[in-house]
Amino acid sequence: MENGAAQPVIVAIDGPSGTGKSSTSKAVAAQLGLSYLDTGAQYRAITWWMVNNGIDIEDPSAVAAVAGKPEIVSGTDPKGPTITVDGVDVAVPIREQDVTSKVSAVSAVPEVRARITELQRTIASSAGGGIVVEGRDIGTTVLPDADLKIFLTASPEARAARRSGELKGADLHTTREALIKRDAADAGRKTSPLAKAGDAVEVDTTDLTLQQVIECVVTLVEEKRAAK
Ligand SMILES: Nc1ncnc2c1ncn2[C@@H]1O[C@H](COP(=O)(O)OP(=O)(O)O)[C@@H](O)[C@H]1O
Ligand SMILES: Nc1ccn([C@@H]2O[C@H](COP(=O)(O)OP(=O)(O)O)[C@@H](O)[C@H]2O)c(=O)n1
Repeated sequence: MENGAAQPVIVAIDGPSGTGKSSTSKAVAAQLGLSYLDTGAQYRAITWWMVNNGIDIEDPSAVAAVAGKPEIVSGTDPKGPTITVDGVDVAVPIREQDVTSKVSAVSAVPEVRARITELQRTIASSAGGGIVVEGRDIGTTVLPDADLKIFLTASPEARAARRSGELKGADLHTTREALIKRDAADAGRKTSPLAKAGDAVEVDTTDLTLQQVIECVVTLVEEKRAAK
């Protein structure tokens, strides 16, 4: 690294639900002074808009026809990320069960993915100091030239336990089944499915604390920055 200045770096973090993508990405970005983009929140936001506007999400052509309508804006400060749809703060309603159960169907529609992918690339290219972008297809499709790609994994049991902890006492078995179903839909769709990029570093977080995962990723980013 020349002159000791931190180099802008683009980091892609992908993986299934509950592997720690959001918590890790936010903490790494905050620690290293990078921007942060939660692409799952964008797919949840467009799903929320579809539900609110009475679109039949089981009909891909109905979803495709209106995919360009909602204006989705993501705030990329890792210490306070925001998400709005047509100016409405949707940070809370996009986490509700109804949206969670419908998001895989909406995000499988190619017109939705094209729209959101373009938005993600614009955000990443305008993040001057670098950015951590987390999702399912960031390393494979959205940012194939990212400086560093991480693929987080964890056992379904560990992921379900983490999620039901968040959902305050939600039944572990039901949470596990819902999570496995969503992963299968995300990994099985035709357009940019959930997948590990060939050049991604895989980190199994099953037996690691969140702090250990954060430290591991920070070290990998610093190595990449130093080599730039
Ligand atoms: N390594 C870990 N060990 C224990 N809990 C974790 C770990 N990583 C994340 N968590 C917790 O699991 C939950 C899901 O993490 P999150 O970052 O939202 O995952 P993802 O974005 O991959 O769905 C959060 O409550 C988070 O604090
Ligand atoms: N890059 C991405 C990110 C999310 N998604 C979709 O958005 C959904 C919600 O993503 P999320 O990251 O909020 O999911 P959680 O694992 O945090 O619950 C996923 O289940 C996918 O259907 C996607 O298709 N591509």
